[in-house]
Amino acid sequence: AVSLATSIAGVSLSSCLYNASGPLCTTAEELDAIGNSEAGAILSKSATLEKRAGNPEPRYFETPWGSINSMGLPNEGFQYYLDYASRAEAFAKPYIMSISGLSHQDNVDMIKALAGQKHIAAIELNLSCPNVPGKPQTGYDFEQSRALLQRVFEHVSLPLGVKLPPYFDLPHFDMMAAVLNDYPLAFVTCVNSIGNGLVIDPESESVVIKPKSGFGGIGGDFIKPTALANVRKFYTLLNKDIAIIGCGGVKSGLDAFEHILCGASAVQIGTQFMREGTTCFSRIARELGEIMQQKGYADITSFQGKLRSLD
Ligand SMILES: O=C1NC(=O)NC(C(=O)O)N1
Repeated sequence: AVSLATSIAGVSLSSCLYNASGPLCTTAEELDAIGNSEAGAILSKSATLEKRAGNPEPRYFETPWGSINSMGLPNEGFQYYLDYASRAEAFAKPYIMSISGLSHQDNVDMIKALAGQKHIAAIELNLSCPNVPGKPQTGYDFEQSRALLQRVFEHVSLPLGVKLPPYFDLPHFDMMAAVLNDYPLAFVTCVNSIGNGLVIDPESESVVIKPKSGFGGIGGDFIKPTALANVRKFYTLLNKDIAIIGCGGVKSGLDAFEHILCGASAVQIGTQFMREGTTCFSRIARELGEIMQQKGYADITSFQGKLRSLD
């Protein structure tokens, strides 16, 4: 038998597959459904300090190859996801809270409030929401990222990782890695959506989502090569005690296998989860297990990060 178990900063996941923050994880009912599924953890929608309605609809659109979204961080507010933590205990799997404060102070205030919360396994600090009009992505500003992490690590007591945007220019990987390596991060999640893509409907000659003149974050098949590159590059650049969580273009066991081969310790599923629902976790876990069986890998560490180069 093969094992998909993994652990991130001492947080044990029965399966290395779980949901990406965003799709179908905003309400307690949605979080319960993830708890009742084969997902190895429950990750909440990014919380802001106060409840937010988010951007006007339509703000999500599926295409044959993936998705475009400009949700604008709609969420029930920080306290709701903190209160949910005790309910998550029933599922015997880690509950991870995503936070995306609208200011550094909001992030610090939320992190202070999380101090000592025993039902919360870890925090995923979102540095990469591309859809709050007027708000640049912190992850693309290396000085702001350093300034925020400096303040965060003065107060955080739980394992904390960051959700990164995709990078494309190699020096940017080095610059962000130089920031991240200065802090005792538990993990980095690579990647958030590719920001500000545009999907149009040639029949109606219109954009397909309302906010931001139709611009939104791109997810799904198209972003897998970018996601794999980010996983691989940060796997090679970051301190070995910072785990890499892969996210982007995962809709099969083979996609998950590729992320782990690039160095991921665990893999998140977003667009495909939105499409398929919670069966995606058991299906992808089964497919990954079959691939590992065929290749003779007993567990994740047998092939994690072992991508071959051609030289
Ligand atoms: O971090 C985020 N990434 C996205 O692609 N969309 C959401 C959002 O807009 O709320 N946030």
